[in-house]
Amino acid sequence: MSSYLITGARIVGGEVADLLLDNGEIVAVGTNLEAPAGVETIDAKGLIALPGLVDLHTHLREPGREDAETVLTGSRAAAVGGFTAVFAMANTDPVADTAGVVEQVWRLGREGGYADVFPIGAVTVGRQGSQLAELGAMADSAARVRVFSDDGDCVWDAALMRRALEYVKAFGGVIAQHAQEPRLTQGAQMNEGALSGVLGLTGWPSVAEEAIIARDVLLNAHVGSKLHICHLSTKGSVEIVRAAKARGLDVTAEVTPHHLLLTEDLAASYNPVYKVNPPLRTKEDVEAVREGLADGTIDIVATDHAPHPVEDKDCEWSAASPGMIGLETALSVVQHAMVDTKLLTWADVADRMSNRPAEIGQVGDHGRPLEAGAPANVVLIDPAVERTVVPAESKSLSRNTPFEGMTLPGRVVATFLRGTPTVLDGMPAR
Ligand SMILES: NC(=O)N[C@@H](CC(=O)O)C(=O)O
Ligand SMILES: [Zn+2]
Ligand SMILES: [Zn+2]
Repeated sequence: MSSYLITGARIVGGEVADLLLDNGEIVAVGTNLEAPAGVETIDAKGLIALPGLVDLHTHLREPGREDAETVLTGSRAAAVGGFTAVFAMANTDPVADTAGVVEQVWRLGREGGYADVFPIGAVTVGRQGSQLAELGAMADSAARVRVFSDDGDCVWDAALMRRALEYVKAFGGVIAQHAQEPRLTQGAQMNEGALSGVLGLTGWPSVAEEAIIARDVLLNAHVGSKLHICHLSTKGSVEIVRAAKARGLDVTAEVTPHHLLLTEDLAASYNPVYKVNPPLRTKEDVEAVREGLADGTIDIVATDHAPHPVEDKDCEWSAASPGMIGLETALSVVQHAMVDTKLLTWADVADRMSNRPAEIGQVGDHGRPLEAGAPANVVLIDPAVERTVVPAESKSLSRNTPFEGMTLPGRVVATFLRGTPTVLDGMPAR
């Protein structure tokens, strides 16, 4: 294993210091550190060092849709985006609802070596919403699953949701809900409002998200378990979670980069690259989720990286699959929407994109402060450069980025996973 001396980085955006990485750990942080023999030096003047990013919500598509993404390609894209850990959603084919499937995904991540891949287990068998999956067996497996979700679909049955929340208490697991009331969103295509009427696309009303979040907050209060809200997107949802936290309830929430930046007007192009669940909302909603992320109501940013091959996107809006890729642009979007607007500091970004997601996902080797003794999961970013998003440059197998052509700030220069570079000079290191 190689050793690295990173010199002159601004640690989490603050003081300038050197970092010595050896044997998979950060062995020293300080000024004017000497490079022992055989250590490679990386000049990080002007760069910011953050703890390796952690994505609690990624779709890697393997097994089943290896034409859209694989564990290897998705985790490579994650590394390029500055991530050292990703949580892989369960809506694969077969569904990740048994110990066997989650162990397979976990092992593929280890073999790839680009990021630690932590599988999320399905809540219900086949994500069909009728019978609890083997949550305990997945928790006890080599993959040590702690996060469970039927993402892609809502656990809409209140009795089943209650049972799931109760069941995971035994091992401190968390249920991550895709909050979408199915009856209120039948055939839904975009945010419900004046614009959906004009465009003639069936509306996906805010209340369909908020009604489930409110219900689940109450269920969780009753049961005393852990609830996490996936891709929260409306002003009303922020208010419900804020009230829940004020009551001291164990509820956490995430927002995606696209919901922090993009609005429903993009649907007027009828370009399905802007079709996503939950849909892009209004300017007022974007302001509310930014504020919620800034004041801690929303705990984390999670990408909901949802790769789709051209044939599933290059079609009429209503026939297209919902979802957008986001691993490689997440940090730039957050810099643009939250840091450059002074809503978050870089230390806050480390909290929302590394420390807190690692805590919610219960993976202790990630999201640690950059201190001696911590695992050497580190990302170096250059906040001063700008780049234009070019889909063909993506390391994902899919190209469905909604940020095509946009000029965004910041670039990931290097990523280290347990001291081994996964990215150098902005490119995969292997
Ligand atoms: N977000 C999406 O629009 N799509 C996701 C599923 C999901 O996150 O709900 C997908 O798997 O493609
Ligand atoms: Zn979802
Ligand atoms: Zn998702």
